[in-house]
Amino acid sequence: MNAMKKLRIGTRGSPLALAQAHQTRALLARAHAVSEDAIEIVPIRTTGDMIQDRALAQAGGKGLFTKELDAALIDGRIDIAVHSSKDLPTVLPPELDIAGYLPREDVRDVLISNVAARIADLPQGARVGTASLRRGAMVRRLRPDVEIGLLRGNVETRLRKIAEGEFDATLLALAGLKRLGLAHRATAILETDDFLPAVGQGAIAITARRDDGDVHRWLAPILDRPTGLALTAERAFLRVLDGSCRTPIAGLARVEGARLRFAGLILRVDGSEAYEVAEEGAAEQAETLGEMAGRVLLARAPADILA
Ligand SMILES: NCc1[nH]cc(CCC(=O)O)c1CC(=O)O
Repeated sequence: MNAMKKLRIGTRGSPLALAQAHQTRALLARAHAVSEDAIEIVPIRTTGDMIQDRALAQAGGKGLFTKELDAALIDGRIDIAVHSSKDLPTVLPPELDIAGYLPREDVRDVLISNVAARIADLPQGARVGTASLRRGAMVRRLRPDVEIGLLRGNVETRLRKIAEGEFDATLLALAGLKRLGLAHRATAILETDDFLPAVGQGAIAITARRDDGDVHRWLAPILDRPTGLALTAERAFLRVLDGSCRTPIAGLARVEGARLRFAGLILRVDGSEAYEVAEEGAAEQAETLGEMAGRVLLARAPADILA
């Protein structure tokens, strides 16, 4: 980066996306001892932001939150884009790459409810709202009697709808609540052994033009290698499964020192069946471990779950 040029950060305009972009800007400003004014935040509306009435799976799924940001990067209107890794498709346009990830936030989901302190305490036949097939299937796996309904909108909207009693409960990522200063709104934190998060949950990914060496060098000091290895495994897992966006899939890699442990799960939408995999190995083999896990589930699960 030369000192004259202002770095432009592209982001979605939701409060959570903006919080993530501001966090990225603050980390960059600190790492390079420059003023935050030297870095511009450019909000960009994505297709996913405009669709509020349907489950995203029905709206066409992958890339809905990223297409417009990708185009802005390729056109040179922005220099980097900040994403929730969870919303990033497994394949990017060839001009772009994931430069890296910020240190991962808490990966866990939380229960939000005014009527029960735990999933097990929900009343018989309770109505749980979510737009996530994974969360719906996981809840049904634990509580086959509950009904799943569609609850969309940004984090604040979903919290409000629970407060207003539209549903008895919902599930959200603790990471998002923390970034919005709303962690106190969590009713219960769900441990990953019981409730495996989505691939990428809690991780912020930064994309850039593949050939933009200056930007990649500028980002390097704020990027986190263990998070990068974990996400390499998780995204390899997802790529191998190549599930339709109608397949509930969960996956989590943990990197401790030189080791990586991966757990993956696919479910039937109604939670009636679940297929699990666990892999462990050298963190350097992240990609291979994720792919192996994906292939195990391809062999283990009935084909119609992934179709
Ligand atoms: N699909 C929306 C979305 N994308 C990322 C997060 C949470 C933040 C994260 O996982 O890093 C959320 C909200 C939620 O699932 O509660």
